[in-house]
Amino acid sequence: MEESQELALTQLRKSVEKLSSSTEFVSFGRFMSFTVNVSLENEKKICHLIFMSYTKISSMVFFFVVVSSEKGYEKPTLMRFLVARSMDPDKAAKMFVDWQKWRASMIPPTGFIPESEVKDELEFRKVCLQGPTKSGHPLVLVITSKHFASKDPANFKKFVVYVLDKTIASGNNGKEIGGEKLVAVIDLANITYKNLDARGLITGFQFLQSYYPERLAKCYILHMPGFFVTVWKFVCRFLEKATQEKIVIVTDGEELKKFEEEIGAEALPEEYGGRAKLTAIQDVLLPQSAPVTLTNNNSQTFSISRLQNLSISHFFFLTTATMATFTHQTPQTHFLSRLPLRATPRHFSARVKMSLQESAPSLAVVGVTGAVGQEFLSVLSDRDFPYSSVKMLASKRSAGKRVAFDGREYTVEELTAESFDGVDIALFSAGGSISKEFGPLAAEKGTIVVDNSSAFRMVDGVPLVIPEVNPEAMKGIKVGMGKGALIANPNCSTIICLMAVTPLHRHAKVKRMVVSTYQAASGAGAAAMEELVQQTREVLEGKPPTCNIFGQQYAFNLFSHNAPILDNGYNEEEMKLVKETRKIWVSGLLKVLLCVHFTLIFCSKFWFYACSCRECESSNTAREILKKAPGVYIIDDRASNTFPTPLDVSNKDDVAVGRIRRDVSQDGDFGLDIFVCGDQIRKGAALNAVQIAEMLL
Ligand SMILES: NC(=O)C1=CN([C@@H]2O[C@H](COP(=O)(O)OP(=O)(O)OC[C@H]3O[C@@H](n4cnc5c(N)ncnc54)[C@H](OP(=O)(O)O)[C@@H]3O)[C@@H](O)[C@H]2O)C=CC1
Ligand SMILES: N[C@@H](CC(=O)OP(=O)(O)O)C(=O)O
Repeated sequence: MEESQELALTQLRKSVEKLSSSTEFVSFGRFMSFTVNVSLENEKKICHLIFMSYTKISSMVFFFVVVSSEKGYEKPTLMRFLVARSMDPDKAAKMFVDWQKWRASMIPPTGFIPESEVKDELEFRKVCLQGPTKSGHPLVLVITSKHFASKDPANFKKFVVYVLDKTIASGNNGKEIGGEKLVAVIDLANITYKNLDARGLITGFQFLQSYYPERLAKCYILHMPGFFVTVWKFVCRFLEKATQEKIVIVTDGEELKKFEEEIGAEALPEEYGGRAKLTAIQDVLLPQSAPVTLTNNNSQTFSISRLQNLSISHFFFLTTATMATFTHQTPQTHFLSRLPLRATPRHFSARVKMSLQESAPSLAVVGVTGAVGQEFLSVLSDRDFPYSSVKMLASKRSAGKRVAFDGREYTVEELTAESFDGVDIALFSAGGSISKEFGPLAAEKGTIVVDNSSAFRMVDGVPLVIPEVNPEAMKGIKVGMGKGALIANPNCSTIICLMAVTPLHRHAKVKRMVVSTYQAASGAGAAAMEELVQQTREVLEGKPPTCNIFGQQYAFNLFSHNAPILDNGYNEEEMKLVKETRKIWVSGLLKVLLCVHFTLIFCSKFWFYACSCRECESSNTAREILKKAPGVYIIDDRASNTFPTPLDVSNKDDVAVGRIRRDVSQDGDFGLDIFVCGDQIRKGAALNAVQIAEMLL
């Protein structure tokens, strides 16, 4: 046995060496924003709202060389990968290399996720770390009644990693040997629908399965209420057999007794019948052990502690990556890659995805080569959207092009009537005429279409949905219901405006909105952004700018939106927000006044709103309401003049709100103004559509 283990280890090491050099392409980020003015009514008081938002788009390209190595890892670590892959050295090597890449993309160079990065999650004191169980494993206890689904899935993932790393490190007094396991207890006592977070649970288990192989010794689930059974069945679809076998749902007295015995009174908190003090994970201090010195592939030396050694591959990765960034002469370029704009590098392909599953829905992305289409891929990937297959569709012009998604390459296919055969969910972003032609056709074939264009927004019977605002509008539409459907994504201005104004509207009914949006070039698609880069360069070089998209200069300029002007003098873009808001709020009475402009930034809008109560009361009330609003966060520091900017929201899921103040243009206490920024292509388009798709599962 020992001999066959050694053989498997040797083969694993060889396979890791073989897999160890690979090239990775990593790309881009972007932002946007806008402005609005609203009037509210609250218990006969007329409230007035004016509000502004602003956004923009940028992009960067990074070229990485990822170097993997099994050096620095001892037998217990490698054995875990072998066991998790049934002692198959090649599969274990692949898992090991994927794990290294994942850690490199996830963990900062310090080797651990600092508490400062997960303080929002820690604040609820929902995870406790207890002393060793009878079997000698650390015990991590999750009190789900203190948990609420995170607004920021990326941050939640960090929290999961923080918890798992710290729990494992605690098993051996801060030193990681490699073979440590943990025992988990998930307590579902007193949960309500507000605490339900199937995605969070799936993330936790998927991380354990993919990145912490053979770390879970056992998982006990306590106090499962009846209404959770359906959620649990759904979660189980994501669990491997080996994981499921380690989970015990404690349902009766006998199982409870066994649970208490297995954990032992020394580890079990008093609240659970033991003698231990319940200790929040952040209150557990771990000793740092003596540093070890390691040399990377570039002969550079690092001193790190054993705890940091948990992510030693990250040191190799970062150093090599930095050098590659400087030395690579002809990186692949995105159209905005040369802009000196701040952006968050994304490590798309350096992650191992768990979203590709046989039992998941089949997807199609229509308009995949466009600005929104590319963002669809990014959002699907970021949110680990489950899928069994994905078709990349665009026009004939793009057929045969290659696009990367989830670490794989796909060939773009021409969109045809046959494209939707066997497709469960299609995300459309190829313009209204394409949606009108292919949307109903796809729905007839049983596909649920989430459409980003304006084609069906005002069609009776087609739900127009912002998941945080009116999820009920798509009630009953689910994958597997046996027929297709059309669901419309609102205009990007409508989405970002209503994300901030709806919570206020629920508090004090909005009677009138005055909206000014300053929209960005990205609203006109990828080609417009590219031309803006070109115009900017040309203007700075004193040359006449190329004006193919709008027929006029928009670099260093501002002009009224190019949408057609209607008989009432408003343009179509303005009227979209008016009509769509009425449909979403189911409010025929709302008056909206709009002024929409294109501005020189890549993607931008401003909003401004005012409401009725007395100044401090109204602005403080609005601030409190907005603080709690899903998908919204506040940047509003008058003392330092700090308010939302496009850069703040670039690549972010949430909408930022600031400049919360009374509207002095109103007689009496009738107004409150706000300023809002959001990422137009993300929440204003792709993210909203993917959130809708998530509700179909
Ligand atoms: N940009 C934004 O902020 C927002 C856009 N939207 C909506 O999303 C849609 C796309 O916008 P955006 O991504 O910005 O536009 P882009 O111009 O960047 O992309 C257009 C996409 O549509 C595809 N396409 C064009 N013609 C056809 C065709 N005949 N058959 C199949 N595919 C075709 C293009 O493919 P190819 O590369 O082959 O030409 C490309 O993938 C629009 O309907 C827009 O209203 C919605 C909200 C916000
Ligand atoms: N609102 C985008 C244009 C757009 O895509 O609108 P719609 O999704 O309603 O077609 C802009 O900034 O110009």
